[in-house]
Amino acid sequence: MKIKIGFGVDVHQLREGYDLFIGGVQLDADFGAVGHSDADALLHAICDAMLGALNLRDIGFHFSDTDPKYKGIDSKILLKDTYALIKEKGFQIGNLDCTVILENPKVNPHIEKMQKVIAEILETEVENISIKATTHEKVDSFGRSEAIKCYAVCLLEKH
Ligand SMILES: Nc1ccn([C@@H]2O[C@H](COP(=O)(O)O)[C@@H](O)[C@H]2O)c(=O)n1
Ligand SMILES: C[C@@]1(CO)OP(=O)(O)OP(=O)(O)OC[C@H]1O
Repeated sequence: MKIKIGFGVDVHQLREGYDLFIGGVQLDADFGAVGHSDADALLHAICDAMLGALNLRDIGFHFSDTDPKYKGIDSKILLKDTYALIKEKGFQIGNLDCTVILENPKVNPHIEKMQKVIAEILETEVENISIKATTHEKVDSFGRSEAIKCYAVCLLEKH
């Protein structure tokens, strides 16, 4: 078996008047994430981790943030398309480990739903999708809820 590891990180500004999508799930908040797509920082970090594992550049290389085709796009579609590139190379998901940095709202109540959504798209078991959350202890822009940051590490396997 061949294994490959990848790492991804993504940041989006938070602002009133936008929706907040994390891991393919919409959270209730009086602010949301700003982006060319639906600005789902967790799904973007996961895409980058998967692409990085196979040295396939990054999400912006495949889905340009200046292309009108991707304006407001549901990032679940980008995750599905990224997974197709990985499958094309003969790989499947070993496991993912992710961390969401967000001052509020709480992510924990939504993690099971996020795991289900992501596992279904990536054709893997929910046990292979780890999602954790932490605040930024009120420190800097993340601590002032001005931005969200997500990290993802991904192991890919080829049997
Ligand atoms: N947006 C968030 C942030 C944190 N959590 C959960 O709360 C725990 C405590 O947060 P700390 O920043 O003090 O580590 C954390 O371990 C998470 O379980 C959350 O659900 N949503
Ligand atoms: C997702 C894309 C494309 O719509 O745009 P954004 O939503 O701005 O997200 P980002 O992570 O900044 O860049 C990646 C782009 O491919």
